[in-house]
Amino acid sequence: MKNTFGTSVTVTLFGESHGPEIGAVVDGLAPGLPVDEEFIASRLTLRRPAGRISTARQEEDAFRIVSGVFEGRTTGTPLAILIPNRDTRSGDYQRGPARPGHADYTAYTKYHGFEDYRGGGHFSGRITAALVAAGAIVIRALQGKGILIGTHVARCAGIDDAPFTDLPADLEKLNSLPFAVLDETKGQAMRDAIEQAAARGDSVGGILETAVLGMPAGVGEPWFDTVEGVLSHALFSVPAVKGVEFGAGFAFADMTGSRANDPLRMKDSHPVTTSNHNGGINGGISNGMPLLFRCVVKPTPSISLEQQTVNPLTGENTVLEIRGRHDPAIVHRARIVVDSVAALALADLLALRFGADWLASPDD
Ligand SMILES: Cc1cc2nc3c(=O)[nH]c(=O)nc-3n(C[C@H](O)[C@H](O)[C@H](O)COP(=O)(O)O)c2cc1C
Ligand SMILES: C=C(O[C@@H]1CC(C(=O)O)=C[C@@H](OP(=O)(O)O)[C@H]1O)C(=O)O
Repeated sequence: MKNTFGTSVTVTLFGESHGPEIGAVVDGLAPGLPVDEEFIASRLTLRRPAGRISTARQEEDAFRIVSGVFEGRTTGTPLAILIPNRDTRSGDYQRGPARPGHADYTAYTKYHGFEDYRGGGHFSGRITAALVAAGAIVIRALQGKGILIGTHVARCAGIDDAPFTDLPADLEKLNSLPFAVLDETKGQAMRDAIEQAAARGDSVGGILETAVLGMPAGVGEPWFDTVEGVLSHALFSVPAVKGVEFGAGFAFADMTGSRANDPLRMKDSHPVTTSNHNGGINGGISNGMPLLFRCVVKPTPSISLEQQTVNPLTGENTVLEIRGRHDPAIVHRARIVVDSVAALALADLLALRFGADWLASPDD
């Protein structure tokens, strides 16, 4: 029953949606990494719900770092971040009827009724605030090594955003936007569709597309700890992520080899590829081109329409009408979480390849 990810750089999550605090412990970080609390706060702001397209729960996310940082830099010992929960309304929840699509029934079977069911408990999207705070420290460190990460809402409620065309400028733009789209007219249409779904008591899903620039070639292990494998492991820990694809992904099914292969050419004494259908990874190892991947995020399970379910306590069928505060879409909030878990996973792979201290070392 563990809640820890990683081999060299690890992250452990703890807390429940309506408990006093949530948090993360990051271990294995290089000593000497700058810890910029303003940057952490700005990343938490990008995750925080805002407006009618998100849950009405309002949290300040007044985080505290209680271990592993001294005079603004990591010490190399476990770094612990705490974030208080304040705006809890536990009366919205009752032990019993399982919300379809949420983890209520599976949590009950695993924890035998001892689970904290309020607000989704340990399975709540709320816990991702701790992942974002932890990820912010690593994202800053990766930036110091020239590695940039950014994600856009590539699709929401059937509306497509424009594709990446101008990297790295696209990433810089996305990382400052509260609703991360490349084409703002599409963004407005997505927000309208989310509001319309909410008005119907329903919810919508979408797709997130991420690019990682500056990833050195030669990172990853050939069989089990492939870049795809380690990244997917991290990405599937984000609640509501139900699929991950790299490069052309499932579109490979309809391509020919001559189209799917990425031709290699020399540029400034380095091999590069002139297309990137393989998403910057061959044989599980980074090839130095941008890492490209997409995650599908399902519609929020807690909807206010009437639903059929069971009450595991009584073994009876029942009908459920969920009252309370919920995100009518998750995809726009999850993008910052995806960046954060990707950064943690890549920091782990980089530490395995170059040693834990590499992230804090001056550029070669
Ligand atoms: C940022 C974020 C916010 C979320 N908000 C909600 C929410 O308001 N209501 C809800 O039912 N699920 C929400 N979820 C999704 C549930 O946590 C998730 O569906 C549930 O834990 C079951 O996990 P699964 O969908 O991966 O199977 C959210 C997820 C994330 C990442
Ligand atoms: C608080 C957040 O989202 C929560 C995620 C969530 C769930 O079931 O995942 C249920 C709701 O909790 P509550 O009923 O306490 O308002 C959301 O508000 C957040 O993401 O910050």
